[in-house]
Amino acid sequence: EKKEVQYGPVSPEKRTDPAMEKWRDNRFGQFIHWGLYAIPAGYWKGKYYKGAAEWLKSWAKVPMNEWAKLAEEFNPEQYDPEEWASMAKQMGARYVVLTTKHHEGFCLWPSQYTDFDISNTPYQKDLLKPFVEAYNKAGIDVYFYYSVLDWYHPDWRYALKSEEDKQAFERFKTFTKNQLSELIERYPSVKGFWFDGTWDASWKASGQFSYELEKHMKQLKPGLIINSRMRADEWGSRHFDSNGQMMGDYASGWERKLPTDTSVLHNDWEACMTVPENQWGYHKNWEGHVKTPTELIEMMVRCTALSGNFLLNFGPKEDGSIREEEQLLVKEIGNWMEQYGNAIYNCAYAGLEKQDWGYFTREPGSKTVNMVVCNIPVNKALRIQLPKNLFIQHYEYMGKPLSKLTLEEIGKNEYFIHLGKVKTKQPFVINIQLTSEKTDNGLYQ
Ligand SMILES: C[C@@H]1N[C@@H](c2cn(-c3ccccc3)nn2)[C@H](O)[C@@H]1O
Repeated sequence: EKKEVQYGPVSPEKRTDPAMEKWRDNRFGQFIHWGLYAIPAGYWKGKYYKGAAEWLKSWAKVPMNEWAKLAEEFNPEQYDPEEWASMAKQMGARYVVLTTKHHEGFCLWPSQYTDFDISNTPYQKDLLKPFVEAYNKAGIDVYFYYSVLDWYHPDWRYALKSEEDKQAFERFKTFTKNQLSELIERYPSVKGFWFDGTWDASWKASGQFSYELEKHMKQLKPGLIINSRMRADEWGSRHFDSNGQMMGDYASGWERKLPTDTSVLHNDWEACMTVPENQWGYHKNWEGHVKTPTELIEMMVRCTALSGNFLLNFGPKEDGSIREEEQLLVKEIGNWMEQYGNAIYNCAYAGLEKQDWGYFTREPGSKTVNMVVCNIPVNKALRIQLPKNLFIQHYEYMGKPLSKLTLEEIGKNEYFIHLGKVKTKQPFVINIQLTSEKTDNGLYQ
Protein backbone atom coordinates (compact mmCIF):
# COMPACT_ATOMS: atom_id res chain seq x y z
CA GLU A 1 0.00 0.00 0.00
CA LYS A 2 1.08 3.62 -0.46
CA LYS A 3 3.73 4.97 1.91
CA GLU A 4 3.65 8.53 3.31
CA VAL A 5 6.44 10.28 1.37
CA GLN A 6 7.08 13.90 2.27
CA TYR A 7 10.42 14.34 0.43
CA GLY A 8 9.78 12.73 -2.95
CA PRO A 9 9.54 14.45 -6.35
CA VAL A 10 10.04 18.23 -6.56
CA SER A 11 8.85 18.56 -10.20
CA PRO A 12 6.03 16.85 -12.13
CA GLU A 13 6.94 13.41 -13.51
CA LYS A 14 6.77 14.58 -17.17
CA ARG A 15 7.69 18.25 -17.34
CA THR A 16 6.25 20.08 -20.35
CA ASP A 17 8.25 23.34 -20.03
CA PRO A 18 10.50 24.49 -22.93
CA ALA A 19 13.74 23.57 -21.13
CA MET A 20 12.60 19.97 -20.71
CA GLU A 21 11.23 19.81 -24.26
CA LYS A 22 14.66 20.94 -25.49
CA TRP A 23 16.31 18.24 -23.33
CA ARG A 24 14.12 15.65 -25.10
CA ASP A 25 14.71 17.10 -28.57
CA ASN A 26 18.50 17.01 -28.03
CA ARG A 27 18.53 13.20 -27.76
CA PHE A 28 22.34 12.83 -28.30
CA GLY A 29 24.90 14.20 -25.82
CA GLN A 30 28.63 14.12 -25.20
CA PHE A 31 29.84 13.07 -21.72
CA ILE A 32 33.32 14.35 -20.76
CA HIS A 33 35.31 12.94 -17.82
CA TRP A 34 38.37 15.09 -17.18
CA GLY A 35 40.34 15.45 -13.94
CA LEU A 36 43.65 14.69 -12.22
CA TYR A 37 43.10 10.97 -12.92
CA ALA A 38 43.98 11.71 -16.58
CA ILE A 39 47.61 12.28 -15.47
CA PRO A 40 48.38 8.73 -14.20
CA ALA A 41 45.90 7.40 -16.80
CA GLY A 42 45.51 3.95 -15.26
CA TYR A 43 49.12 3.42 -14.12
CA TRP A 44 50.52 3.95 -10.60
CA LYS A 45 54.20 3.54 -9.71
CA GLY A 46 54.66 1.73 -13.02
CA LYS A 47 51.87 -0.74 -12.38
CA TYR A 48 48.93 -1.17 -14.82
CA TYR A 49 45.44 -1.11 -13.26
CA LYS A 50 42.69 -2.38 -15.53
CA GLY A 51 39.84 -0.80 -13.54
CA ALA A 52 38.17 2.47 -14.48
CA ALA A 53 40.94 5.10 -14.68
CA GLU A 54 38.99 7.74 -12.73
CA TRP A 55 38.94 5.25 -9.83
CA LEU A 56 42.74 4.64 -9.90
CA LYS A 57 43.20 6.27 -6.47
CA SER A 58 40.99 3.52 -5.08
CA TRP A 59 42.45 0.59 -7.05
CA ALA A 60 46.06 1.56 -6.19
CA LYS A 61 45.11 2.50 -2.59
CA VAL A 62 46.78 5.90 -2.94
CA PRO A 63 46.60 8.05 0.23
CA MET A 64 44.85 11.36 -0.48
CA ASN A 65 47.89 13.50 0.42
CA GLU A 66 49.81 11.64 -2.32
CA TRP A 67 46.95 11.74 -4.88
CA ALA A 68 46.47 15.49 -4.26
CA LYS A 69 50.07 16.11 -5.36
CA LEU A 70 48.85 15.48 -8.93
CA ALA A 71 47.40 19.02 -8.82
CA GLU A 72 50.96 20.34 -8.77
CA GLU A 73 51.53 18.94 -12.27
CA PHE A 74 48.14 19.58 -13.87
CA ASN A 75 48.89 21.95 -16.74
CA PRO A 76 46.72 21.12 -19.84
CA GLU A 77 48.55 23.30 -22.37
CA GLN A 78 46.68 21.66 -25.30
CA TYR A 79 43.32 22.48 -23.71
CA ASP A 80 41.22 24.11 -26.44
CA PRO A 81 37.50 24.17 -25.57
CA GLU A 82 36.73 25.75 -28.96
CA GLU A 83 38.23 22.63 -30.60
CA TRP A 84 36.29 20.35 -28.23
CA ALA A 85 33.06 22.21 -29.03
CA SER A 86 33.72 22.08 -32.75
CA MET A 87 34.29 18.29 -32.53
CA ALA A 88 31.08 17.84 -30.51
CA LYS A 89 29.19 19.85 -33.12
CA GLN A 90 30.72 17.81 -35.94
CA MET A 91 29.68 14.61 -34.16
CA GLY A 92 26.11 15.91 -33.87
CA ALA A 93 25.93 16.14 -30.06
CA ARG A 94 23.25 18.65 -28.99
CA TYR A 95 24.28 18.73 -25.31
CA VAL A 96 27.37 18.08 -23.22
CA VAL A 97 27.87 16.93 -19.61
CA LEU A 98 31.30 17.81 -18.15
CA THR A 99 32.72 16.60 -14.81
CA THR A 100 33.14 19.73 -12.73
CA LYS A 101 34.24 17.56 -9.76
CA HIS A 102 34.55 13.75 -9.78
CA HIS A 103 34.94 11.50 -6.72
CA GLU A 104 38.59 12.67 -6.29
CA GLY A 105 37.18 16.04 -5.16
CA PHE A 106 39.32 18.14 -7.53
CA CYS A 107 37.38 21.09 -8.99
CA LEU A 108 37.90 22.29 -12.58
CA TRP A 109 36.78 25.77 -11.47
CA PRO A 110 38.25 28.12 -8.80
CA SER A 111 35.88 27.32 -5.92
CA GLN A 112 35.77 29.55 -2.87
CA TYR A 113 34.88 26.47 -0.78
CA THR A 114 38.00 24.38 -1.34
CA ASP A 115 41.70 24.73 -2.09
CA PHE A 116 41.65 21.53 -4.17
CA ASP A 117 40.85 23.23 -7.43
CA ILE A 118 42.30 24.51 -10.72
CA SER A 119 43.60 27.73 -9.13
CA ASN A 120 46.16 25.67 -7.18
CA THR A 121 47.75 24.13 -10.27
CA PRO A 122 50.39 25.39 -12.73
CA TYR A 123 47.50 26.06 -15.14
CA GLN A 124 45.67 28.28 -12.61
CA LYS A 125 42.94 29.56 -14.98
CA ASP A 126 39.25 28.56 -14.73
CA LEU A 127 38.63 25.67 -17.15
CA LEU A 128 34.83 25.91 -16.99
CA LYS A 129 34.25 29.48 -18.18
CA PRO A 130 35.85 29.08 -21.64
CA PHE A 131 34.25 25.62 -21.90
CA VAL A 132 30.72 26.91 -21.30
CA GLU A 133 31.28 29.83 -23.68
CA ALA A 134 32.70 27.66 -26.46
CA TYR A 135 29.93 25.04 -26.30
CA ASN A 136 27.15 27.62 -26.00
CA LYS A 137 28.62 29.46 -29.00
CA ALA A 138 28.46 26.17 -30.91
CA GLY A 139 24.78 25.93 -29.97
CA ILE A 140 25.34 22.99 -27.60
CA ASP A 141 23.58 22.95 -24.20
CA VAL A 142 25.95 22.61 -21.22
CA TYR A 143 25.26 20.40 -18.19
CA PHE A 144 27.55 19.90 -15.19
CA TYR A 145 28.38 16.50 -13.73
CA TYR A 146 28.92 16.82 -9.96
CA SER A 147 29.98 13.99 -7.65
CA VAL A 148 28.50 14.21 -4.14
CA LEU A 149 31.00 11.53 -3.06
CA ASP A 150 34.21 13.49 -2.34
CA TRP A 151 37.34 11.57 -1.35
CA TYR A 152 39.23 14.81 -0.55
CA HIS A 153 36.83 16.63 1.78
CA PRO A 154 37.51 15.82 5.46
CA ASP A 155 33.79 15.94 6.33
CA TRP A 156 32.71 13.31 3.75
CA ARG A 157 31.26 10.24 5.44
CA TYR A 158 30.19 6.94 3.86
CA ALA A 159 27.83 6.27 6.76
CA LEU A 160 26.56 8.18 9.81
CA LYS A 161 27.53 5.86 12.64
CA SER A 162 28.28 8.40 15.42
CA GLU A 163 27.33 11.87 16.53
CA GLU A 164 30.70 13.01 15.16
CA ASP A 165 29.81 11.52 11.75
CA LYS A 166 26.50 13.38 11.77
CA GLN A 167 28.09 16.71 12.65
CA ALA A 168 30.78 16.25 10.00
CA PHE A 169 28.18 15.33 7.36
CA GLU A 170 26.10 18.39 8.24
CA ARG A 171 29.17 20.49 7.40
CA PHE A 172 29.62 18.43 4.23
CA LYS A 173 26.01 19.06 3.13
CA THR A 174 26.55 22.80 3.61
CA PHE A 175 29.75 22.57 1.52
CA THR A 176 27.85 20.69 -1.20
CA LYS A 177 25.01 23.21 -1.30
CA ASN A 178 27.54 26.07 -1.40
CA GLN A 179 29.47 24.57 -4.32
CA LEU A 180 26.32 23.90 -6.34
CA SER A 181 25.02 27.43 -5.73
CA GLU A 182 28.46 28.72 -6.73
CA LEU A 183 28.36 26.74 -10.00
CA ILE A 184 24.91 28.11 -10.89
CA GLU A 185 25.90 31.68 -10.03
CA ARG A 186 29.26 31.55 -11.86
CA TYR A 187 27.90 29.82 -14.99
CA PRO A 188 24.25 30.93 -15.31
CA SER A 189 23.83 29.45 -18.80
CA VAL A 190 24.19 25.92 -17.39
CA LYS A 191 21.06 23.90 -18.28
CA GLY A 192 21.26 21.27 -15.57
CA PHE A 193 23.20 18.94 -13.29
CA TRP A 194 24.20 15.30 -13.60
CA PHE A 195 24.72 14.11 -10.03
CA ASP A 196 26.78 11.02 -9.26
CA GLY A 197 28.32 9.38 -6.16
CA THR A 198 25.03 9.17 -4.27
CA TRP A 199 24.87 5.44 -3.46
CA ASP A 200 26.35 5.54 0.06
CA ALA A 201 24.38 5.26 3.31
CA SER A 202 25.14 8.84 4.35
CA TRP A 203 23.34 10.26 1.30
CA LYS A 204 20.54 7.70 1.50
CA ALA A 205 19.98 9.04 5.04
CA SER A 206 19.81 12.60 3.65
CA GLY A 207 16.61 12.36 1.60
CA GLN A 208 15.08 15.53 3.02
CA PHE A 209 18.32 17.42 2.31
CA SER A 210 18.43 16.21 -1.31
CA TYR A 211 14.77 17.29 -1.69
CA GLU A 212 15.51 20.74 -0.33
CA LEU A 213 18.72 21.00 -2.38
CA GLU A 214 16.80 20.22 -5.59
CA LYS A 215 14.20 22.86 -4.69
CA HIS A 216 16.92 25.40 -3.85
CA MET A 217 18.78 24.84 -7.14
CA LYS A 218 15.57 25.13 -9.17
CA GLN A 219 14.71 28.39 -7.35
CA LEU A 220 18.20 29.73 -8.19
CA LYS A 221 17.72 28.73 -11.84
CA PRO A 222 14.11 28.09 -12.94
CA GLY A 223 13.94 25.39 -15.62
CA LEU A 224 17.07 23.65 -14.32
CA ILE A 225 17.16 19.94 -15.19
CA ILE A 226 18.45 17.45 -12.60
CA ASN A 227 18.95 13.69 -12.98
CA SER A 228 17.19 11.13 -10.76
CA ARG A 229 20.55 9.98 -9.34
CA MET A 230 20.75 13.12 -7.22
CA ARG A 231 17.82 12.08 -5.12
CA ALA A 232 16.79 9.94 -2.21
CA ASP A 233 13.52 10.20 -0.33
CA GLU A 234 13.32 10.25 3.48
CA TRP A 235 13.15 6.43 3.48
CA GLY A 236 16.41 6.10 1.54
CA SER A 237 14.78 5.10 -1.75
CA ARG A 238 16.88 6.42 -4.67
CA HIS A 239 15.94 7.60 -8.17
CA PHE A 240 12.30 6.58 -7.54
CA ASP A 241 10.63 7.33 -4.20
CA SER A 242 9.10 4.70 -1.93
CA ASN A 243 5.88 4.85 -3.99
CA GLY A 244 7.73 4.45 -7.31
CA GLN A 245 7.51 8.13 -8.28
CA MET A 246 10.61 9.27 -10.15
CA MET A 247 12.59 12.03 -8.43
CA GLY A 248 14.60 14.48 -10.47
CA ASP A 249 13.66 15.14 -14.11
CA TYR A 250 14.91 12.04 -15.91
CA ALA A 251 15.85 8.52 -14.85
CA SER A 252 19.65 8.15 -14.97
CA GLY A 253 20.26 4.62 -13.71
CA TRP A 254 21.13 3.43 -17.25
CA GLU A 255 24.91 3.42 -16.88
CA ARG A 256 26.69 1.26 -19.46
CA LYS A 257 23.43 -0.54 -20.09
CA LEU A 258 20.35 0.08 -22.22
CA PRO A 259 16.67 -0.67 -21.59
CA THR A 260 15.14 -3.52 -23.58
CA ASP A 261 11.41 -2.90 -23.30
CA THR A 262 8.79 -0.17 -23.37
CA SER A 263 8.46 0.02 -19.56
CA VAL A 264 10.92 2.96 -19.68
CA LEU A 265 8.39 5.03 -21.63
CA HIS A 266 6.75 6.03 -18.36
CA ASN A 267 9.51 8.57 -17.59
CA ASP A 268 12.13 10.60 -19.38
CA TRP A 269 15.45 8.76 -19.16
CA GLU A 270 19.04 8.78 -20.41
CA ALA A 271 21.68 6.07 -20.90
CA CYS A 272 25.35 6.97 -20.53
CA MET A 273 27.93 4.84 -22.33
CA THR A 274 31.68 4.20 -22.36
CA VAL A 275 33.60 3.40 -25.55
CA PRO A 276 35.63 0.57 -23.94
CA GLU A 277 33.84 -1.75 -21.51
CA ASN A 278 34.40 0.45 -18.43
CA GLN A 279 36.62 3.54 -18.73
CA TRP A 280 35.28 7.06 -18.16
CA GLY A 281 38.48 8.98 -17.38
CA TYR A 282 41.46 8.75 -19.73
CA HIS A 283 43.27 5.36 -19.57
CA LYS A 284 46.53 5.07 -21.54
CA ASN A 285 45.77 1.51 -22.70
CA TRP A 286 42.21 0.40 -23.26
CA GLU A 287 41.85 -3.33 -22.70
CA GLY A 288 39.23 -5.52 -24.34
CA HIS A 289 36.52 -4.54 -26.78
CA VAL A 290 36.37 -0.94 -28.05
CA LYS A 291 32.86 -0.23 -29.34
CA THR A 292 32.73 0.62 -33.04
CA PRO A 293 30.93 3.68 -34.42
CA THR A 294 28.24 1.33 -35.78
CA GLU A 295 27.64 -0.24 -32.36
CA LEU A 296 27.36 3.19 -30.75
CA ILE A 297 25.04 4.49 -33.50
CA GLU A 298 22.76 1.50 -32.95
CA MET A 299 22.73 2.17 -29.17
CA MET A 300 21.80 5.81 -29.82
CA VAL A 301 18.99 4.71 -32.17
CA ARG A 302 17.67 2.22 -29.59
CA CYS A 303 17.53 5.02 -27.00
CA THR A 304 15.62 7.34 -29.34
CA ALA A 305 13.27 4.48 -30.28
CA LEU A 306 12.39 4.14 -26.58
CA SER A 307 12.10 7.94 -26.06
CA GLY A 308 15.42 8.28 -24.19
CA ASN A 309 18.68 10.20 -24.50
CA PHE A 310 22.10 8.75 -25.27
CA LEU A 311 25.19 10.25 -23.60
CA LEU A 312 28.47 9.08 -25.15
CA ASN A 313 31.64 9.41 -23.07
CA PHE A 314 34.94 11.09 -23.95
CA GLY A 315 37.99 11.07 -21.67
CA PRO A 316 40.46 13.80 -22.66
CA LYS A 317 44.17 13.32 -21.94
CA GLU A 318 45.97 15.28 -19.16
CA ASP A 319 47.13 17.84 -21.74
CA GLY A 320 43.56 18.43 -23.01
CA SER A 321 43.99 16.57 -26.31
CA ILE A 322 41.48 13.97 -27.54
CA ARG A 323 42.63 10.37 -28.24
CA GLU A 324 42.59 8.88 -31.74
CA GLU A 325 39.76 6.41 -31.03
CA GLU A 326 37.50 9.26 -29.95
CA GLN A 327 38.45 11.42 -32.93
CA LEU A 328 37.37 8.52 -35.18
CA LEU A 329 33.96 8.46 -33.45
CA VAL A 330 33.53 12.18 -34.07
CA LYS A 331 34.11 11.63 -37.79
CA GLU A 332 32.07 8.43 -38.28
CA ILE A 333 29.13 9.29 -36.03
CA GLY A 334 29.20 12.83 -37.38
CA ASN A 335 28.90 11.53 -40.97
CA TRP A 336 25.95 9.36 -39.99
CA MET A 337 24.19 12.14 -38.10
CA GLU A 338 24.65 14.49 -41.04
CA GLN A 339 22.60 12.15 -43.21
CA TYR A 340 20.25 10.56 -40.65
CA GLY A 341 20.14 12.97 -37.68
CA ASN A 342 16.48 13.74 -38.43
CA ALA A 343 15.64 10.19 -37.32
CA ILE A 344 17.16 11.05 -33.91
CA TYR A 345 16.66 14.73 -33.08
CA ASN A 346 13.11 15.59 -31.84
CA CYS A 347 12.19 11.89 -32.27
CA ALA A 348 10.79 9.32 -29.86
CA TYR A 349 8.92 5.99 -29.60
CA ALA A 350 6.83 5.48 -32.75
CA GLY A 351 4.15 3.26 -31.20
CA LEU A 352 4.72 0.42 -33.69
CA GLU A 353 5.58 -3.22 -33.05
CA LYS A 354 9.37 -3.62 -33.01
CA GLN A 355 10.83 -5.68 -35.83
CA ASP A 356 14.13 -7.62 -36.00
CA TRP A 357 15.58 -5.46 -38.78
CA GLY A 358 15.91 -2.41 -36.47
CA TYR A 359 13.99 0.45 -34.94
CA PHE A 360 11.08 2.80 -35.61
CA THR A 361 11.44 6.42 -34.49
CA ARG A 362 9.01 9.25 -35.02
CA GLU A 363 8.66 12.94 -34.28
CA PRO A 364 5.62 13.02 -31.96
CA GLY A 365 2.50 13.85 -33.97
CA SER A 366 4.17 13.37 -37.33
CA LYS A 367 2.70 11.10 -40.03
CA THR A 368 6.26 10.21 -41.03
CA VAL A 369 7.85 7.20 -39.34
CA ASN A 370 11.59 6.58 -39.59
CA MET A 371 12.67 2.96 -40.08
CA VAL A 372 16.31 2.71 -38.94
CA VAL A 373 17.60 -0.52 -40.46
CA CYS A 374 20.47 -2.14 -38.53
CA ASN A 375 20.07 -5.79 -39.57
CA ILE A 376 19.25 -6.54 -43.22
CA PRO A 377 17.14 -9.77 -43.28
CA VAL A 378 18.46 -12.60 -45.48
CA ASN A 379 15.25 -12.27 -47.58
CA LYS A 380 15.96 -8.51 -47.98
CA ALA A 381 12.36 -7.84 -46.88
CA LEU A 382 11.52 -5.47 -44.01
CA ARG A 383 8.31 -6.53 -42.24
CA ILE A 384 5.97 -3.82 -40.95
CA GLN A 385 2.88 -4.53 -38.84
CA LEU A 386 0.64 -1.47 -38.46
CA PRO A 387 -2.35 -1.07 -36.13
CA LYS A 388 -5.61 -1.97 -37.88
CA ASN A 389 -6.57 1.58 -38.81
CA LEU A 390 -3.25 2.57 -40.41
CA PHE A 391 -1.89 2.00 -43.91
CA ILE A 392 1.31 2.90 -45.80
CA GLN A 393 0.73 5.75 -48.19
CA HIS A 394 4.35 6.43 -49.25
CA TYR A 395 7.86 5.11 -48.64
CA GLU A 396 11.36 6.23 -49.61
CA TYR A 397 14.94 6.29 -48.41
CA MET A 398 15.97 9.15 -46.12
CA GLY A 399 18.97 10.74 -47.82
CA LYS A 400 20.84 8.86 -50.55
CA PRO A 401 18.74 5.99 -52.05
CA LEU A 402 20.67 2.70 -51.74
CA SER A 403 18.44 0.62 -54.02
CA LYS A 404 15.01 0.43 -55.66
CA LEU A 405 12.39 -0.24 -52.96
CA THR A 406 9.11 -2.05 -53.57
CA LEU A 407 6.13 -2.49 -51.24
CA GLU A 408 4.13 -5.69 -50.86
CA GLU A 409 1.00 -6.10 -48.77
CA ILE A 410 1.33 -9.44 -47.00
CA GLY A 411 -1.55 -9.34 -44.53
CA LYS A 412 -4.05 -7.08 -42.77
CA ASN A 413 -2.13 -3.79 -42.28
CA GLU A 414 0.99 -5.91 -42.75
CA TYR A 415 3.67 -5.22 -45.35
CA PHE A 416 7.08 -6.12 -46.68
CA ILE A 417 9.34 -3.37 -47.99
CA HIS A 418 11.60 -5.21 -50.39
CA LEU A 419 15.09 -3.71 -50.38
CA GLY A 420 16.32 -5.16 -53.63
CA LYS A 421 20.09 -5.11 -54.13
CA VAL A 422 21.52 -3.10 -51.23
CA LYS A 423 25.13 -2.80 -50.11
CA THR A 424 25.98 -0.68 -47.04
CA LYS A 425 28.29 -0.61 -44.01
CA GLN A 426 26.19 1.58 -41.74
CA PRO A 427 22.56 1.58 -40.56
CA PHE A 428 20.29 3.46 -42.98
CA VAL A 429 16.81 4.99 -42.80
CA ILE A 430 13.61 4.51 -44.79
CA ASN A 431 10.74 6.95 -44.23
CA ILE A 432 7.15 5.71 -44.44
CA GLN A 433 4.12 8.00 -44.57
CA LEU A 434 1.15 6.52 -42.73
CA THR A 435 -2.47 7.24 -43.47
CA SER A 436 -5.82 6.20 -42.04
CA GLU A 437 -7.28 6.25 -45.57
CA LYS A 438 -7.66 2.63 -46.62
CA THR A 439 -5.07 1.93 -49.33
CA ASP A 440 -5.24 -1.84 -49.21
CA ASN A 441 -6.61 -3.76 -52.19
CA GLY A 442 -9.05 -5.53 -49.90
CA LEU A 443 -7.20 -8.82 -50.41
CA TYR A 444 -6.86 -9.40 -46.65
CA GLN A 445 -9.90 -8.95 -44.40
C1 LIG B 1 29.21 7.93 -14.71
C2 LIG B 1 30.11 6.96 -13.98
N1 LIG B 1 29.70 6.76 -12.60
C3 LIG B 1 30.92 6.57 -11.81
C4 LIG B 1 30.83 5.41 -10.92
C5 LIG B 1 30.06 4.30 -10.99
N2 LIG B 1 30.37 3.61 -9.86
C6 LIG B 1 29.87 2.43 -9.37
C7 LIG B 1 29.86 2.24 -7.98
C8 LIG B 1 29.35 1.05 -7.46
C9 LIG B 1 28.85 0.08 -8.33
C10 LIG B 1 28.84 0.31 -9.71
C11 LIG B 1 29.35 1.50 -10.23
N3 LIG B 1 31.25 4.27 -9.18
N4 LIG B 1 31.53 5.36 -9.80
C12 LIG B 1 32.03 6.44 -12.83
O1 LIG B 1 33.29 6.80 -12.29
C13 LIG B 1 31.55 7.43 -13.89
O2 LIG B 1 31.67 8.77 -13.44
